[in-house]
Amino acid sequence: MKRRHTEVAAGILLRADGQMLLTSRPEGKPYALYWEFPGGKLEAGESVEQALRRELQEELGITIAAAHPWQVTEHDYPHALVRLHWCKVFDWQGELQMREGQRMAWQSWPPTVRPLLPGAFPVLQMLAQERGLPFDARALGAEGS
Ligand SMILES: Nc1nc2c([nH]c(=O)n2[C@H]2C[C@H](O)[C@@H](COP(=O)(O)OP(=O)(O)OP(=O)(O)O)O2)c(=O)[nH]1
Repeated sequence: MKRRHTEVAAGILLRADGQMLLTSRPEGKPYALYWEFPGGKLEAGESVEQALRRELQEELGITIAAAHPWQVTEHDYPHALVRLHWCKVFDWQGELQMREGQRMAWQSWPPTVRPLLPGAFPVLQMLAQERGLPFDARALGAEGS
């Protein structure tokens, strides 16, 4: 039987200086403590933007302005086949609060936090490409590269 996709909204929060926000996954979830872009699964009837707005409010305590849809990628994990809807976010209101006990890090290129969630590698590559920067998956800790 064909596996169904789990739809996920993920936010690339970008500061004016170009740094991007990465957060660590809370304990108790698959890939706990891995670093990722903040976001989460769409709930029934939600659009990507609505899900992202809800997740970033729940997880980070911020209210985002526009979410700019940017890329869609997929990753096949043992626990789920996920489709990641990546949105860039340039504006938000409120102070960042790690409401689920995550860690946060503003990162320039290349990101230095480890380990990085495998499903984030394709979009990291796209971000590097967009900036005209070299992308070395092995240096970022990608397995099998
Ligand atoms: N947020 C986020 N999820 C990612 C990234 N890369 C990646 O493969 N994923 C995957 C991991 C998970 O299988 C899925 C996100 O689901 P999740 O479990 O974090 O979502 P959620 O917050 O809605 O969790 P829950 O309601 O089930 O507790 O997407 C990423 O960079 N950010």
